[in-house]
Amino acid sequence: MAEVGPPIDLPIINISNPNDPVVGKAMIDAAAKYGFLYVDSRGTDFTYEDVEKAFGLSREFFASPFEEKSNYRITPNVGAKLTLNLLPSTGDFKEAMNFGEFKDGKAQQPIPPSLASGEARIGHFASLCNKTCVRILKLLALGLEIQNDWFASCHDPTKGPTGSILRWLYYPSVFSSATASYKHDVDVRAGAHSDYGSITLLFQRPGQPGLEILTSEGTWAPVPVQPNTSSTGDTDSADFPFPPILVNIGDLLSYWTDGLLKSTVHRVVFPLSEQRSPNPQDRYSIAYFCHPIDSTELVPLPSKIVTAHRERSEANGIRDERVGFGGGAGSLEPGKRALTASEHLESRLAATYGFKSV
Ligand SMILES: O=C(O)CCC(=O)C(=O)O
Ligand SMILES: [Fe+2]
Repeated sequence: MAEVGPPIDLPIINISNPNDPVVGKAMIDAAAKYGFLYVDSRGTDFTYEDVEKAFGLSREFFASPFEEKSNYRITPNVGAKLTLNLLPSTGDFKEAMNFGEFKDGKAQQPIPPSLASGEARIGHFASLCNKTCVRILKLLALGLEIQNDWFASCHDPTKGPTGSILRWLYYPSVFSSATASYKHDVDVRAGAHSDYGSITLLFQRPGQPGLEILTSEGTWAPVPVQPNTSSTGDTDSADFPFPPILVNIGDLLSYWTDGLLKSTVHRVVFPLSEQRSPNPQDRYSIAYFCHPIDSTELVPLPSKIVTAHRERSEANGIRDERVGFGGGAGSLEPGKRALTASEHLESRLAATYGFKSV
């Protein structure tokens, strides 16, 4: 079993200028090295209130009666467009509520009555998430030296359906009766996995740690909710309206860049600090899984940086099986049709189905 090492020190990137090539390069460096980075919460369109209210709604929802929530349980054959995952049946010690796309502030799926009054707010939050992802995708394109709307234009939900999902997550604390039967030192709250889409945004709460990423050395590294900001200059975490947004690269973007950008395996645990704490807290997080429009063809990227990476990996005989299927978009044989985004997602779901739903 992989060991847990020291916390990871990820860069905090300010995305307020989506046209700054220096920021684009910094983003590519972090995405290629760790597959994870923080986005400075001061350079986004989210206000303190947007994030507070979103967590408020989530907390209220998970506190609602089990019978009410269970009407929105995930059913096996709805693929990516899932709704609710409930304790204790999932194997992991968590509950999750998924929202598919919103249209004009309206969810395209049944919404529990307790959330009806919050529907427009949740839709607004999802649209801010998409906007933020588009900004990040522009910076990644800049860093890869391709046209800056290369990714952005195929992640525009007004042009067609996408697989994007907003997910609320709730992980009861080690003190909760819901987790009483689990061995807190060995069991996990969410098993090791990588995300399927292009990029994921993760919002976390102060004092509610638990995320770990698998490093290239094969050890688990805890990801602090409030990173050590001293390395970024004269600021400290009190200057952030809310903790930085954690961003990670998903399988699809890794496939599209022939593995240059890493889709890093991660999990959620009961951290030791929490197990020893006299006052362990429940963990709430909000994830936004950004996917391209379903029909997007994953054709090779016209990026010299990706081509050079591919040639280097081939010369070294490196093939990372985790990054996707068939090696990556650049291995498309002449005359063959490229995979579409929805085919890529289906193949990922099929490969892991029955093992884990992320
Ligand atoms: O809650 C978290 O920290 C991570 C959740 C996650 O990785 C996922 O839902 O894919
Ligand atoms: Fe994940």
